[in-house]
Amino acid sequence: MAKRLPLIAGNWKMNNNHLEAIALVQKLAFGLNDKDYDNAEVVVLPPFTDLRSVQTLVDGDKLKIGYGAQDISAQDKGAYTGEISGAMLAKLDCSYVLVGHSERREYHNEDDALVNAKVKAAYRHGIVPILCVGEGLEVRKAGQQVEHVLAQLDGALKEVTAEQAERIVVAYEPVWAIGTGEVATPGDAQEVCAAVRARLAELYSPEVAGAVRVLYGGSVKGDNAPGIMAEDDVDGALVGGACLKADEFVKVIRFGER
Ligand SMILES: O=C[C@H](O)COP(=O)(O)O
Repeated sequence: MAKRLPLIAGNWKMNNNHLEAIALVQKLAFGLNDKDYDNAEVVVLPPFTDLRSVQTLVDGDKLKIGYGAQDISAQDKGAYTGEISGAMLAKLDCSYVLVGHSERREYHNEDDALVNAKVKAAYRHGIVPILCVGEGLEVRKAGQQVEHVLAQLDGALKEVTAEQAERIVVAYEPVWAIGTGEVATPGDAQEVCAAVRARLAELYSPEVAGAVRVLYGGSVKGDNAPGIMAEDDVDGALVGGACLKADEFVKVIRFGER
């Protein structure tokens, strides 16, 4: 089975205006070399208002950095004030879109049915969803993390075909580890990422499960990335705070060298 190319995705969340976006991507590109791009796919996920600037920079300077959005509407067009459609993101050449991030689930009441509709919207427009799943602290304390994450996965993948599913990226982000400095142990990450892969094998096939990249996210930094990424079923990272500084993000991207 072909080895999965690690994916290191930086979720900027609600940080950086379009001018700051250009400066950050330029600095990131300056810090990376061909070997880095051979070892990992590098993606940034800026706010919507930055996407056109990032597209222009990536195209103009022929950068090998990919980009995508942090959310997508479940609808394709119409009277949905404030929403951004998959068609609009596709027109900006977005390769990826985050779906079901825990901050969307918490602050915007996104449930599994809406997450499922957004996953399908992404596929309708040729954009790869980065599906976020993860348990809160209470669920973790009760030892129910695997059941919780698999239920989110099942809900998000309703009516998603095998052909679509083999392109998905799943990001396991324990909510208690996001932005807290409280990183999961490599063993914690491996337990859930392996369970996600096993469920994909049950829902689809071993081939689909073997193709899907499963990321870990939650307080990933340059110094803890190597240990987490050494786990068999962890194929990269979804990075928040540490991606806002180009130097630190480069360290995460170089996880294999430490
Ligand atoms: O999308 C990224 C995650 O929410 C992780 O954020 P963090 O690295 O700041 O903990």
